[in-house]
Amino acid sequence: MNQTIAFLGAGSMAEAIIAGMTANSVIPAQQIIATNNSNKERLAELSSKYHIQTNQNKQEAITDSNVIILAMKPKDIKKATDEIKGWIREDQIIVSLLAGISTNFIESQLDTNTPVIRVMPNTSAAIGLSATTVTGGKFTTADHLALVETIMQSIGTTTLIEEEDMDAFTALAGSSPAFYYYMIEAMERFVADKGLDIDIAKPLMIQTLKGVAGMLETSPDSPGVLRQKITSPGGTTEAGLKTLASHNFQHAVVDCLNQTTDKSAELRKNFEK
Ligand SMILES: NC(=O)C1=CN([C@@H]2O[C@H](COP(=O)(O)OP(=O)(O)OC[C@H]3O[C@@H](n4cnc5c(N)ncnc54)[C@H](O)[C@@H]3O)[C@@H](O)[C@H]2O)C=CC1
Ligand SMILES: O=C(O)[C@@H]1CCC=N1
Repeated sequence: MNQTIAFLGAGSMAEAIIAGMTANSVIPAQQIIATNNSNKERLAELSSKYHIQTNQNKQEAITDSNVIILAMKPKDIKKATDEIKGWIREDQIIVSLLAGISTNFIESQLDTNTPVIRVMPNTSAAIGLSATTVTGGKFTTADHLALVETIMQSIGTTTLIEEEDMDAFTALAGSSPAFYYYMIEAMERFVADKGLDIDIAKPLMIQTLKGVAGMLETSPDSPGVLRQKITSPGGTTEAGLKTLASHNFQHAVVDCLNQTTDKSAELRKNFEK
């Protein structure tokens, strides 16, 4: 692909995307430029790990790129747009990874009608398995969206959504890897408590998860039916599920996703000023 992509912010999500992008040949590493506020060591680390370009001069990094990926925290968006607006051109595309922050706000902070596309990847981008949602702002054409989807497909799947649904999909696909990891952490606690060998247990947990993902993907059965097929009356699974129900497990999960969604909206309220 003949695009040069600048990352403004070189933290965990930028690295996950860079790792995914450079692992396949869709975007040559030399067409990726990372820049941040001042952490030279971090840029050197990314350059040595992924053979990408880095530039501490943000203006140069932006001027030399067609696609500018905003990869700072939501709280830093105003400062970032104030800093870069003089350098942004209308032939470029701004891609924002920021939770909560709307395309409308970013557009309003720029002096140009540059297209702004909001995406929500997850850290599985690092292994090419992100489930990235994508939504365009008011200056975005179908061609802009297609280009950004192609770029993001280098790190996994992309799904076009309405921007009003972005907060909920941030919960369901951006933050949710953390929720799955949290459950696995609890299983690791059980492994330790039982004195089981983690080297035996971990591959079993991973294979089980892969099997669950595969069944969800290929089986015509709903998750509820798949669960019932495991649950013999009076058996082991039933005993486990009863315990989860007694702890209001499903309520906890729905509440967790609601709180995550609400936080995304709150970030917008707090930092779009
Ligand atoms: N970590 C995750 O799983 C996901 C994160 N995101 C979004 O990605 C964004 C970045 O998140 P993380 O990488 O986790 O944060 P992070 O804190 O690891 O990285 C942010 C980086 O941006 C830099 N930065 C701040 N202002 C800047 C500016 N004006 N110019 C250049 N660099 C600047 C900071 O120095 C820092 O290195 C956030 O907005 C978050 O909502 C989206 C999807 C998933
Ligand atoms: O926790 C956060 O705010 C970011 C957004 C989605 C995943 N991590």
